[in-house]
Amino acid sequence: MLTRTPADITCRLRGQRVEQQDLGQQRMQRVKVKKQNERSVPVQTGRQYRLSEGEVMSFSIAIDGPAGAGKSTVARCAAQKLGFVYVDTGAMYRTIALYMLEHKVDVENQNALEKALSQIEIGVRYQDGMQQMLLNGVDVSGRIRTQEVSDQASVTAAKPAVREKLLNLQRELARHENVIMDGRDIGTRILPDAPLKIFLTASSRERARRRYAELQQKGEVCSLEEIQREIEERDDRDSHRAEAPLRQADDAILLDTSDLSVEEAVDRIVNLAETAMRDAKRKEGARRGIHSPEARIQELKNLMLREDSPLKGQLWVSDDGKAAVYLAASAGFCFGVHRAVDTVYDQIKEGQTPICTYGPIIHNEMVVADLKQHGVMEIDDEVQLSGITEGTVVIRSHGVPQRVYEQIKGQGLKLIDATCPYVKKIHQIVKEKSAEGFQIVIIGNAHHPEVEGIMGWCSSPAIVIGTEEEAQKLVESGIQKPLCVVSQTTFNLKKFHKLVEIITQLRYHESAILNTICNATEERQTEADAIAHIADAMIVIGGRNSSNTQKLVDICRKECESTFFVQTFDDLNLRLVPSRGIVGISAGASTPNNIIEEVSKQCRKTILLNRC
Ligand SMILES: Nc1ncnc2c1ncn2[C@@H]1O[C@H](COP(=O)(O)OP(=O)(O)OP(=O)(O)O)[C@@H](O)[C@H]1O
Ligand SMILES: Nc1ccn([C@H]2C[C@H](O)[C@@H](COP(=O)(O)O)O2)c(=O)n1
Ligand code: SF4
Repeated sequence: MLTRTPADITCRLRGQRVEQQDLGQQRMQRVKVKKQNERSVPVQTGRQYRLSEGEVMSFSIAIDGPAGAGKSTVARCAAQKLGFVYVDTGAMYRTIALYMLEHKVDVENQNALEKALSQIEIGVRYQDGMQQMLLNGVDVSGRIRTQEVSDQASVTAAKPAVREKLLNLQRELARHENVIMDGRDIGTRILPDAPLKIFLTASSRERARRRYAELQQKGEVCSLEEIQREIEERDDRDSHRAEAPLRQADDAILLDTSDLSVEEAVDRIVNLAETAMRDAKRKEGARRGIHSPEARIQELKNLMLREDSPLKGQLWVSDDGKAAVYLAASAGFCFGVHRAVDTVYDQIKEGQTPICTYGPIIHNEMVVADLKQHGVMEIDDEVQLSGITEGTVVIRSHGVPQRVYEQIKGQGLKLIDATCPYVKKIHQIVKEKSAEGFQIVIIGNAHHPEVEGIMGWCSSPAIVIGTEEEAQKLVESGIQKPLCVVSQTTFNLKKFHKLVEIITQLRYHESAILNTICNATEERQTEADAIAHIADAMIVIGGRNSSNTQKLVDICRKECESTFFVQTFDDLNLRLVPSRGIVGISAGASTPNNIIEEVSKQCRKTILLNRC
């Protein structure tokens, strides 16, 4: 749980001394670090991560990566969303570099460097969430953003004395605040124990394009090639210096923003942070013994009140407060499935006959059986399709290979395309990228119809990987072509990140990594993950063949051992469901509402009302 205060904070560092002011409340809280190793007195700024009422702990997120990857932009927005303090450590190195430039200090001369450092007081001030840099009391936030300072900063930052000077200030900030700190060595050196580390990157071309656009906006004349060359030189200096080189920490998550919008990158980070905070909180809760059902139900209520919580469902609590049922808001038909099912029923209403669907319209036996009763036939493959001579063929939300469209049209049949737009977008991507010479890699299940459909839009054979071993094999194959990686829309988000991390050992700068997991899936998985985290039992409802439901089950099982996978209420043995604590309910994208409602109603009746 986060708390937000409007407090602005100022930290100054001179020699070994750090001060912290809470300007928002017009009072000073000082932390004096007289000697390097002396511990500071913690300050309460109200920004710590709240465990439960009265219990707080700070939480740090380390973001490292090369210049122009989007670290500061994305970290600032994510910090705002999470209510964290954003710490831009690059600005601190830039401030020192500015001093060296303005005072013409030869930084290669150790004596001159140390003398200059002793004359520098670095101040960090936060106003309205923006970090401002003070150099000997003067605000230099604007002056540190020139190309000259950028170049000097990467030289100055390589000096051990400079890094040593900033180390304390950076660690002090993280000790007292929930921070998102970005730089080059945050995950590897400054905050090696940060519970969430992200290595944010993008191709050097894309980073150069971003800088170019920035400079053009400022009216500065520049060449894209020149900027790219400078960026690559800085990358080289930052990653090859002896002192704290830029490197992805072993436990950092790689996030390539080349093909992401700022909003998408921010959302990913916020989601990762939510999950990591829950993990930290659970571990801490277990350590402190928050075990009673009442405490956990109260905890769930608190979580649901949070504006940015993924837990947007309904909660019913028994009169004695010891049992609760939570129904996920994201349970049931997604937009794509709704659209596909409605499309078929519309065709029935219009009196179209005969109607066929290419494959079952959704992976749910009850829905398919109902459509069959209305005379809708199912075609399983291209051979069966070739036997159809008249009527309408509805392409289901999973999509089909391009050649199936041609076959339907070639046979003179009416084609109704209910492919989900999210899937259609992947078809376009792989079509374009494979034509450009990229090797398409699909993260997903090779035998799932959606993946088979995507493969059928590539102009050269795609590689499908679904496990860490398969990702590793791909890396070992030493494939030379640039990769374009997409995912099945319903793939497990965490697993996707894991596989991307492995694949990108190959040549991440030349790859296009596109997380094409759809929003509906991401929301459903995030909510299921969050509720399973706190629940005593989880019930996941969905068709036996539904891969997105199966993934939900996997996600829930990781968090909650007592996870039950049921098709309908008849499959559920309520005697196995605990009568105290929290029971969570989620359902796959192809589960009709009436089935979810039945399970939810029966659970409430048995668990909440029949309690003795
Ligand atoms: N995901 C993104 N998509 C598009 N543009 C982005 C994205 N992220 C950042 N940008 C743009 O790229 C530019 C550089 O981003 P930013 O300054 O945040 O990078 P940085 O990693 O902090 O770089 P540096 O380390 O040099 O300070 C900004 O103009 C920003 O708006
Ligand atoms: N933790 C850090 C932060 C930055 N640097 C270096 C790398 C850059 O060359 C320079 C300026 O950083 P930017 O504002 O571009 O992020 O400072 C570093 O070495 N360690
Ligand atoms: S799960 Fe996502 S991609 Fe699949 S049909 Fe639903 S909205 Fe479309």
